[in-house]
Amino acid sequence: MSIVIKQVTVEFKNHVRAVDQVDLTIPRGIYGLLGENGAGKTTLMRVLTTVLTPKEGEIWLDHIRYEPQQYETIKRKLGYLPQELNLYPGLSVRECLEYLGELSQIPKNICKKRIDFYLEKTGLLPHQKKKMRQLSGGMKRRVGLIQAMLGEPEFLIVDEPTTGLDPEERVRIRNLLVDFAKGRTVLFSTHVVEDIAATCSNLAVMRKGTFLYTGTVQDLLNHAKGKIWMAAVSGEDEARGLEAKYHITSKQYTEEGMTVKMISDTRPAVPCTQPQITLEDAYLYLMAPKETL
Ligand SMILES: Nc1ncnc2c1ncn2[C@@H]1O[C@H](COP(=O)(O)OP(=O)(O)OP(=O)(O)O)[C@@H](O)[C@H]1O
Repeated sequence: MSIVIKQVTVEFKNHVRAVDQVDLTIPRGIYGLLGENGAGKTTLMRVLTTVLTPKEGEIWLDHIRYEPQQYETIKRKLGYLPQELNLYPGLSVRECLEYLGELSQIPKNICKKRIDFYLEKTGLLPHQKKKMRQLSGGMKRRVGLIQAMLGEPEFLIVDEPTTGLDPEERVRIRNLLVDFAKGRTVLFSTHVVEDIAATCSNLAVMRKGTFLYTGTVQDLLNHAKGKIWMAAVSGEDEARGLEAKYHITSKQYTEEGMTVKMISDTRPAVPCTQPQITLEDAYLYLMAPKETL
């Protein structure tokens, strides 16, 4: 149960190449898609959900090749949470989900059970009677996620599902995605490195329409081994001195002065230690211009 992407290019009418000759295999489980604004994540997801047709390249979903005559079959296997979704403002949360279930031809009794289950799992049960237009951004996002899961598809593609969620809800949604991914394939895009660290064992990092990295979280962490440094400095002046020479990723005031985290291929010329590497460190190391290291 995998998605295979070969040499896919997407070019818009204005000649922007949002995705440029990418290859990727997305295996079963939960797969993270990470990247800065405009990297091409949404465009790639729109191609995978048949909303966009690539200019070049081939894609297979469970060995079904993407071509117009297969789009209906492919869509039946997919659930999709787009980046922007405005669902029936005049309907209540429950009415909206029931209606979407009906459109997807999910039998009524099964649909009702699933709605109860996912409303509970997403913390929306107390809000089920609210009109969609009365929901906060984070609540709308969660209803959007339920609509994507309602058909219990084999493949789930979720574009920034945790945007606008408070920390508790973020954790709840991440756990729900991990549970949902058992025996399925979930592609999960985000800007938040922590989301990937908490859910995925595989990820792809996108920049300017191509992949800077594809592989395991562990290998990405290994790439940054020996490149992350911590130094205690007396204050802002000393920190600025380091900033002029090194790529600083965080500064924190302490009782004694400041602690500075740096990325550098070589040991900085100040007393420093090597902290436990986080996925954020590894991501920043990957994204850092090599001449600054
Ligand atoms: N319909 C369109 N027409 C022209 N250019 C587009 C269109 N949609 C996206 N782009 C461009 O394609 C590139 C990739 O955009 P995309 O939305 O896929 O990035 P993203 O990684 O999802 O970004 P973000 O994290 O900000 O959502 C950007 O340069 C964007 O401006």
